[in-house]
Amino acid sequence: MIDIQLCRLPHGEGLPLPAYTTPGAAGMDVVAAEDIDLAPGQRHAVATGFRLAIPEGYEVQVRPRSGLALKHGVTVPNTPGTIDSDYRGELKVIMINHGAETFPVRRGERIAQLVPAAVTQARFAEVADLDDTHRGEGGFGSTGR
Ligand SMILES: O=c1ccn([C@H]2C[C@H](O)[C@@H](COP(=O)(O)OP(=O)(O)OP(=O)(O)O)O2)c(=O)[nH]1
Ligand SMILES: [Mg+2]
Repeated sequence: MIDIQLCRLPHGEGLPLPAYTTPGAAGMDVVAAEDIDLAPGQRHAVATGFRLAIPEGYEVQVRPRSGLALKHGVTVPNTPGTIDSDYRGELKVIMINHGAETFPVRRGERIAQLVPAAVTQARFAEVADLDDTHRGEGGFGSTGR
């Protein structure tokens, strides 16, 4: 369990903070801070009404809710969305409607889930060649269907 500072924006007043719905949940459900009717094919960066200061060494991933995806074709096209530890703007949830019907996003309704995760930063060490392996350059289905 880590602590993440959260700062509400004026349009986020009165909304529940992201929260685990069950004790073993991996994701904290996050609610919309605005109303938007998503037409078929439309996408929108939905306001959440808060900003975060994520501790260095962590990120927050934004993931879709499977119920919205299955029942309405509404999902997060950039999943998992990346919230950087140095980002101080409003957290937004990019949503897209792949369904056939207009989907009403309503303020206060759960639209996605947030998963905090540890991040390992790396640096690339450029070399002239790489070691041989069993797989070699095979990929993209090289082992069969
Ligand atoms: O679903 C998302 C994804 C990103 N962001 C914010 C936080 C993140 O730290 C920042 C940048 O995201 P990303 O690196 O994925 O986008 P980019 O297209 O590379 O933009 P930038 O050039 O600002 O890094 O935008 C969100 O609010 N929601
Ligand atoms: Mg970026």
